[in-house]
Amino acid sequence: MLEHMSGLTDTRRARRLLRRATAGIPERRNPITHVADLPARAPRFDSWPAWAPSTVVEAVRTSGVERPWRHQTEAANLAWNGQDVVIATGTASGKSLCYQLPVLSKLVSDRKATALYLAPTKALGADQLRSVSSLDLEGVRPAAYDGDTPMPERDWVREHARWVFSNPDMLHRGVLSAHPRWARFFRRLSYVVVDECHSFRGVFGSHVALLLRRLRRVARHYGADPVFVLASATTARPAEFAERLTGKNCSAVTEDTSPRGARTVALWEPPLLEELAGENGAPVRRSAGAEAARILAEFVIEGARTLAFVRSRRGAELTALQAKRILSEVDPMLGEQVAAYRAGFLPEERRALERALLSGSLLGAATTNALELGVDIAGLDAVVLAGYPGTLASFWQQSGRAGRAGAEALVVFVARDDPLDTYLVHHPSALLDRPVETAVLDPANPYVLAPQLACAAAELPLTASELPGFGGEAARQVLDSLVGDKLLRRRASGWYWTSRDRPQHEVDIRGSGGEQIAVVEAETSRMLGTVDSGSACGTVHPGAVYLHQGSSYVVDELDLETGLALVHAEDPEWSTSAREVVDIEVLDTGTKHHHNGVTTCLGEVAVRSRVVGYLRRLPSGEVLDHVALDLPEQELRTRAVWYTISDHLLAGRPGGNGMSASDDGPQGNISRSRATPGRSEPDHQSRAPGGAGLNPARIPGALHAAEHAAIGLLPLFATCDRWDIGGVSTALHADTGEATVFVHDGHPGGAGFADRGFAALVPWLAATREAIVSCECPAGCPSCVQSPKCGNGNEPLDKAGAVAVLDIVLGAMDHDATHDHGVVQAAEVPTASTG
Ligand SMILES: Nc1ncnc2c1ncn2[C@@H]1O[C@H](COP(=O)(O)OP(=O)(O)OP(=O)(O)O)[C@@H](O)[C@H]1O
Repeated sequence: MLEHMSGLTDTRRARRLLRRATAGIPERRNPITHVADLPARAPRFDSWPAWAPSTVVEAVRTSGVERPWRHQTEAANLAWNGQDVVIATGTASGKSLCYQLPVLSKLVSDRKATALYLAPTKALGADQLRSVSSLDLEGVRPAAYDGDTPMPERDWVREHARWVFSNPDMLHRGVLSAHPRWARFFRRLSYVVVDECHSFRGVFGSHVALLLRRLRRVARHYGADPVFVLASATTARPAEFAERLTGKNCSAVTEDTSPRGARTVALWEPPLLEELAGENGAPVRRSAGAEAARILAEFVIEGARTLAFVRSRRGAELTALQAKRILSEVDPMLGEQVAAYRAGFLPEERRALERALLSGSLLGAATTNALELGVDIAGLDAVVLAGYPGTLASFWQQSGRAGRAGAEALVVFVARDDPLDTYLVHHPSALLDRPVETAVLDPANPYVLAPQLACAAAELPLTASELPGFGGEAARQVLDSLVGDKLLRRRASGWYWTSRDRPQHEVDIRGSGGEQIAVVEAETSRMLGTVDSGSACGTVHPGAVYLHQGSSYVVDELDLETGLALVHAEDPEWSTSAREVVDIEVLDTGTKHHHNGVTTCLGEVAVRSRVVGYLRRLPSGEVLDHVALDLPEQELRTRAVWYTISDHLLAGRPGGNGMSASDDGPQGNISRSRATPGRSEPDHQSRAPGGAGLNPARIPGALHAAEHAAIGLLPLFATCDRWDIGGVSTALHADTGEATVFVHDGHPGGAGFADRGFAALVPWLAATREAIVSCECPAGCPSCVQSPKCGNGNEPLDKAGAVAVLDIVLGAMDHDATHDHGVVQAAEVPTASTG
């Protein structure tokens, strides 16, 4: 099969694949919105550093690396010379060698030195351990210390291992909490490696940042000051991020000198289906998973080795299954050439699959995004991404699996039914020309700081001189409240933990800080997993379909009192999505900007929500029914960004923006624009602030639609997932006294997303408007203003009204910028009433 393609020139190969995928589709329904060619890059080599012992160099050479690339020696030299360093280069650019070289050299030349490796997932840690163990260097004694390490082995690791492969969870619960037992290890701790550090973001990232500060102070206690080596996908400002994560000044190595094959990237928007109706009769697009299955099958027929990334485990399995079905109809043997590749596979199974894909004995696989970190596959002929993976870092990480040196490869990005995906396929430069985003984390979040400081004090009493490392004044305030709660005691020498119990066991660094609900299979009493109590009503309510490692369960009972959700194994053909009613209260308006009838704010809010039912939806998007539920109210205190609009602006006559929403129906003046490369950002700059011309009946739908689309687009500016944030809109809010649209963080205390949105308000809202205008549907669909998690069943929604609202806000802000109105801080204006 592979020979099919080998005789062709490189460019023809990718183009031919693309033609194959679109064969038979009439031109007016052509799903391809953009094609870009990314050039190849030749490698630049260096010689082995003189400081590296010959045994280490020989072992690495025997493993297949003849000479290092330049960025590898640059990073290794910095680390060897004691400089903390972050390597932020592309997929498969040999980041492992950057840290292996200095760490192994140290362990070989100083027989007492130790090192720690941390990865976000156990699977990745296991892969790296295997790679180091296979070098078989005498005396290095690498070993895993994670949740899977058997008890008897744990003693051995503590006493003898010199390079410990672990993860933040284990460092938190199993190592720092019992540091005296690790005294030998800490005393000579020379290096800490933090792999795939860009994935430490949001609340989890904030926890890890404080955990690394705890690690450093415990190491200091034993007289060690380890050098940090961080590996990251390409991100913007990696040094700044690494410093926020570690609290240390890090040098960044960003120039990638590894070779790369040329790549063609095609953006693909599935067509609207005429025969199906979704929520409230909205049109439905063919699902990205189904489209990916078809593309995968076509590529396999062409003999191209292809990996399809799909958002969910179930989706990955469905995509593989669908591709198999299509292929079996062509030739039963071809069906065997495709497999699903998912979390839960044993490492050996994954290795076998990876080898089969690389050798071409297997041609296609569908996998979840979750596996993107542990995949050791590069040089494929094609990659299909079904849905935007959430960050540009992930987008490039996944597309980077395609392309060997000297051979062109194809990447196809298939948009899901979602405003962000819609925006991206119509604005290729937002995907292809933008610098990769910096991960967002906020170590000053009091909801993270409080449990972390309690853990730190339990490990070693905290002294005043250590506070700057934990955020200074913010830390002092949190410590005062911990003292007030009698969890800590203040003495002249510092803050002391008062209890005999270890706080580490109560602190979940992956959750949002609250209680956890255990998901248990009733028949076997097997615990499948946990969910945050804050999100339990939305994810494990009675009747919810719950997915665990590729298997499907249905929830029978949710008991919030005892923290239990009971489930049974069942694989229905529908998925479920909760419906809730939400109310929001302004607690504190931190920052407030006035712009001529529009006010933009950032501050603290209380979000009260109650799940009232759920929708059952088929994979096609078709809605089966709505089932009512009666569950208690939940409260979330968090950060939000919001804007308010005065009545006269909403109802007044439109300004000269050419996008007015007429009163004669929601269709208004929406037109769809097919983006062309290099198309500039929307020209809201030219708009004068006029009125939206909305009659009062349309205002709730207009605000609601603008809110949904804004939530969909925030991930482009705040490195979050749409599910990490929420929103509320209302034509008259009790606290602001005006029509208001809120977008809030989904975690207690916030994770920095609302703050990011506020900082990027104009480009964010401009992109939101563009996403709505780009969608060809007449009156709103999931690609623009419908939301998969809307508490109100996506009612009311007014697509044209949303554009009018956004024009008003952007126009006012822009007008304000050119007319220099001042910024009013909260202290100068009365804060909103909380009554
Ligand atoms: N100097 C080199 N010359 C040739 N091959 C190399 C060199 N350095 C590393 N490699 C190979 O490149 C592949 C990718 O290396 P590695 O897994 O370290 O990359 P990475 O940057 O960590 O990738 P990812 O983006 O997946 O995290 C491995 O198979 C490795 O053996």
